[in-house]
Amino acid sequence: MSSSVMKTLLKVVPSKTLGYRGCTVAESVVKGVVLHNELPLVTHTTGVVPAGHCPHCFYKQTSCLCQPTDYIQTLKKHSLPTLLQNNLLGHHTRLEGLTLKILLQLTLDPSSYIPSYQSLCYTKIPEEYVKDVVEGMNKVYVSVCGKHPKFVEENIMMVMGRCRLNQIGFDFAHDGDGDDNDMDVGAVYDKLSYVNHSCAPNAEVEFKGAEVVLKSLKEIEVDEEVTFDYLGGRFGTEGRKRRQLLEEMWGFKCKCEVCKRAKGRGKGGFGGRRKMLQLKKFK
Ligand SMILES: C[S@@+](CC[C@H](N)C(=O)[O-])C[C@H]1O[C@@H](n2cnc3c(N)ncnc32)[C@H](O)[C@@H]1O
Repeated sequence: MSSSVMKTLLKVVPSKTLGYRGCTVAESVVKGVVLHNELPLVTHTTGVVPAGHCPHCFYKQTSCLCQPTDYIQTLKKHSLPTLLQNNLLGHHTRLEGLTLKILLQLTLDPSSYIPSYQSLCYTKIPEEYVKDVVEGMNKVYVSVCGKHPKFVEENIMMVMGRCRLNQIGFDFAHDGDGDDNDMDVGAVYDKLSYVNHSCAPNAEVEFKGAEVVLKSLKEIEVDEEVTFDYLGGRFGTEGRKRRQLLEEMWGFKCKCEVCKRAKGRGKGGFGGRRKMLQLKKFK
């Protein structure tokens, strides 16, 4: 199936300092080594996939490697972005698209997808928000599958919560020229989802179509945790902005070395200043 891991040096292990689980390398590597590459479990763009391109990997259908599973065949028959746009009105973002597509995979090809999604970590989605989008998503589901969905709100919240925490966004240039016609794509990968974030990462992600490639940015020792920057290098020096975005988008307070140091400095600086003010007052 199109979700396979192609090459990996990654091992999923309990994380010593960051999240609950993380990844290390099986052997020490120098800078520039491909640690891992993988095709996505699911992808979505809110834009319209150009005619003749695969709705899963977005490559031209002539060069796409996706197997003709029931799920892929279903995607080929329907324009999901248009259906979502028409039924979710203001709510059609990548998150709803990815969520609906996972629900379709779980129905159409359950054996290949349930194990992969089951163990991904997730965040709670506000109930009011889910209520707002469930009706529209169910309408799209009925028009695609021709039957009423068995999913209840609780299932949808779990799937959406997994999607939200593990999705990663990138631009896809389907005509290869890297201009404004590039599609903004969101994707969830199986093993890549276990790699934690750092503001001073030792690896970086690149995309070849929808295939993700994780490469070392420096030497990495055996059993050292592998990290990449979830914000893709944006907001480079603006630590506070980065931490705010990580909290808003992935719901965590960053515990990487850079943020721990900044927090320490913040405390020291503030405490120090307060002490000085107090001293002045009592002089
Ligand atoms: C894509 S998952 C990474 C794998 C995850 N640690 C697990 O156990 O499944 C993202 C989640 O990992 C945790 N995480 C990743 N990087 C982190 C960091 N720098 N500081 C704290 N938590 C982090 C957060 O809970 C975040 O929502």
